[in-house]
Amino acid sequence: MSQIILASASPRRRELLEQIGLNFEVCPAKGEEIIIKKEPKEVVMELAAQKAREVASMLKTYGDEHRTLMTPQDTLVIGADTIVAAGSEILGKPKDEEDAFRMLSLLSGKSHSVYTGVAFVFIDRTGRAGEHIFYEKTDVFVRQLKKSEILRYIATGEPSDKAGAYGIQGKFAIYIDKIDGDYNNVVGLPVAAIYRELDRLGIDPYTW
Ligand SMILES: Cc1cn([C@H]2C[C@H](O)[C@@H](COP(=O)(O)OP(=O)(O)OP(=O)(O)O)O2)c(=O)[nH]c1=O
Repeated sequence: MSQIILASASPRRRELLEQIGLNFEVCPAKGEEIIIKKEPKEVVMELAAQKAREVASMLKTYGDEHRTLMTPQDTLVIGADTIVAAGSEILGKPKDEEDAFRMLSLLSGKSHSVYTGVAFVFIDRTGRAGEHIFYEKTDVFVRQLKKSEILRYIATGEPSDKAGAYGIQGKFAIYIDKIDGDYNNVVGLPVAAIYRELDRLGIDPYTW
């Protein structure tokens, strides 16, 4: 017996894991995200690891009321974090509409990079843990946006819970000229890289 736990509250991440047909439980991490690193790839890998480790640490302390998260099983916890890197700026989720306007103005008429870090934390039935952390980068080319277009997009409410204040899968799609890299990575979970890395580790997530 083994189990996969997605350490995320993001509906997009859940949908992407469902899309590829994995059996998994969802248990979001609640802790504060503490950024200490500077490089985008270091930031997303660190934050993904914090989320996966937080959920993994709960496995040992959970009581009977959370039976689904009890071991003894081999457990794989998956954490992820997405940010947008535009020039020297790192953009997370906007604080408010003003912040969303600032971010979208910054992205207008140029390309930026979306980084998603992914952390696997493995715990075997004897309680031993192991980690594997990596990231994926996708370049996104945004058309020149008029002020009225940015304001109209903000009024849709889509920016609020998304890194860089936009969702490629939503109404912002009309402003994206092209991307270079994995689309799913921009949405929040690079499922091809996840499968590739598990394969490299000798793990088949469908039979594991
Ligand atoms: C750039 C971009 C980001 N996003 C989303 C993906 C992430 O959910 C979010 C970035 O925030 P994250 O902090 O990576 O994730 P989250 O808080 O939504 O979920 P959790 O920490 O529980 O896993 O932005 C899109 O949905 N579309 C996009 O085009």
